[in-house]
Amino acid sequence: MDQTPLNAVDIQHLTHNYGQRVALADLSLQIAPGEVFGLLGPNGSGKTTLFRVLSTIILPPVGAVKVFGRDVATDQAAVRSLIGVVFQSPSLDKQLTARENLTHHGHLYGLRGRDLAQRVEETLAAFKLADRGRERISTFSGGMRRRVEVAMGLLHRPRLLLMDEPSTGLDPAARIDLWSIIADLRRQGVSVIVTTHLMEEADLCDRLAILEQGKLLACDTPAALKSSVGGDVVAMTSREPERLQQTLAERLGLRSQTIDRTVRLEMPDAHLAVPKIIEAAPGLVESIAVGKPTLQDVFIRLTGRSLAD
Ligand SMILES: Nc1ncnc2c1ncn2[C@@H]1O[C@H](COP(=O)(O)OP(=O)(O)OP(=O)(O)O)[C@@H](O)[C@H]1O
Repeated sequence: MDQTPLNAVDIQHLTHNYGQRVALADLSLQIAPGEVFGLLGPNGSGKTTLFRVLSTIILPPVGAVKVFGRDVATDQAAVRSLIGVVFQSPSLDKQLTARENLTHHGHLYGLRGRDLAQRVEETLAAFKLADRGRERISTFSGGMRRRVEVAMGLLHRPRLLLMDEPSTGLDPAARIDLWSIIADLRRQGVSVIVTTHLMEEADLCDRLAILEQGKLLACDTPAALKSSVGGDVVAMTSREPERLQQTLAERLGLRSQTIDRTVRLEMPDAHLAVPKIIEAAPGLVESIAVGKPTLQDVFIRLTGRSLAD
């Protein structure tokens, strides 16, 4: 008998078009149980479409997509019970209490009676909301509302949680709380797929996929992605970035690019080159910084733009 553990997600050659527009192009990737998987991509790269396919809202016309071995095209009810979704736009009813929102959500998943009531109380307690359960959502802070959203996504005990930009609108403290919830889920073996534009969040994922225009540009651990850039990254600010780029190319043979008004280049042992750069471009460099590659550098190398765009 095959003892290979099932992938949480197994996507093979998934393509999805909206009319003439390609949203996902021959995408293949696998996600393990208990893995926290980040999706990075500029606007329109296909992240939401992928969530829609995984949550069976749209069917994949081309390719095969399985969630814990269940096919999203043919086994929709099973797939829906296996996943929880936290969408970007708030889905809570503000006029209802936290407890009522959770209870309604439980009904949608066929939960009833004492079992549901018990789960709601456990979930409220797990999310440190027990003492606020009777209050209307309209009286909650943004961070607390987010916690209720995540609690709702987990009420039916899914094995895969999809979260679309869950930190949007959260202050740093609420963001830390959210990521400690994600770390708990990982320990419980729940897989999490999260989209984010924040580098510090991407760094917390076990693996990341970088998408652009529906294509998978890279998929690896944050450390491996960063080491793929190699060497150091030199970032310079200048009032005349184009002239600086031209001067570096002509005088030192260095190829650079300007992203977000910062001139940047990759090279080994960059600290040795700093004095040469400043001498070669007198008055053109306002500030210069040398650092090890970050995920931002990986993203820029692969897409030619910054993730924050
Ligand atoms: N309902 C739709 N009809 C037509 N085109 C669509 C539709 N939904 C998405 N698209 C297009 O498909 C592509 C992928 O969009 P998608 O929403 O999946 O990207 P995204 O990565 O989630 O973007 P964002 O970061 O802005 O949320 C884009 O070109 C988008 O314009």
